[in-house]
Amino acid sequence: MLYIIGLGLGDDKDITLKGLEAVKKCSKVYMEAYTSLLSFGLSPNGLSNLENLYGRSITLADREMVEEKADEILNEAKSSDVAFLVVGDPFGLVWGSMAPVAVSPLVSAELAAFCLVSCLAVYVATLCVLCFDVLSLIYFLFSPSYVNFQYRATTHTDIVVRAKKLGVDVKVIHNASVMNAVGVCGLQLYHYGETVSIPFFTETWRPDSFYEKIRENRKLGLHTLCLLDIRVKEPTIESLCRGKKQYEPPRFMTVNTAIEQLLEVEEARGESVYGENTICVGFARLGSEDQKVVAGSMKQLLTVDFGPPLHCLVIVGKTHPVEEEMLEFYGL
Ligand SMILES: C[S@@+](CC[C@H](N)C(=O)[O-])C[C@H]1O[C@@H](n2cnc3c(N)ncnc32)[C@H](O)[C@@H]1O
Repeated sequence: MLYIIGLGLGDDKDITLKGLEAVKKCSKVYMEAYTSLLSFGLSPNGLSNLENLYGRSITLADREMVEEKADEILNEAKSSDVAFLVVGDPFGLVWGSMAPVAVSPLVSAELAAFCLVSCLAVYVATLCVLCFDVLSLIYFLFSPSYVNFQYRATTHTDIVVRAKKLGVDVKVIHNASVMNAVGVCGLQLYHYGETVSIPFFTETWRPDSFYEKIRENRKLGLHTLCLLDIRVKEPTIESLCRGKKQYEPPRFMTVNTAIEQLLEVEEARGESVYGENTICVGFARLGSEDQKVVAGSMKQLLTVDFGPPLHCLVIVGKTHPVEEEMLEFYGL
């Protein structure tokens, strides 16, 4: 049996009794590491609290492990009880949003241009390097490890589908999710439109597809939950191109950066979907003792220090008087 167990949002004690009972009877316990490292303040070696509380040793399963070794985990679950721990609720939402993935370079104009420019520079430098570079280019074009940044949503549904195809029984044990914990600010959960994810902008990669979704939500007067990028154990582009993985230091997006990026996109698109005076609610560490919730205009929230991770943001749509009354409690 594969148990997919939600851990809740705050800390190791938010597991449900049902979840704890299931963990204790499992012979192998994996923990989804993308978000858990930051939300539970863990280091890769700092799992001992959790292991003591749950009475089991835990293997951190990062994105690579889950994607490359999912079948191994599922095969174990065929013959024994295996737990897969997930921060929040297993179906609360997708794992990390932006991921470098192995795809054909032929679909990536940006990276193809990068290769061509770098090749040209090297051609000029020396004939020897030219030979090497041609070989590299051929390798990049045809190797599956060639990298493109894609907006990807890997849901826990994938694991359930794969498990079912392999004939593995699956039991899901739910818990609190960021998707419902934002309700604390008083905005009604059934007044939300499509949730968006905001990726970290880079010099050359500034995706803004969230803009259309926010526009549609706002047309309907709906609130928009913005989930903010987390980068844990992300390989650097350079190391991926060289085929030897080196990882970026972990980082998470703050409410402030999210608002800066949102305003940059509004400035570029100019459709007045939102602006500096649009009312939003910023959240940090929901479910923890020191959670922080602040309501105010985008301009006001830019000045607030929300502290350590994780953060998310709600762009407020049309409000009911009761929602307004609650928001006042969180005003600046
Ligand atoms: C991909 S979602 C993970 C959802 C999780 N499975 C759940 O059900 O809550 C991760 C994003 O949710 C937001 N988030 C998760 N936990 C949070 C928390 N405790 N406080 C504020 N935001 C949080 C952050 O923006 C983070 O990047």
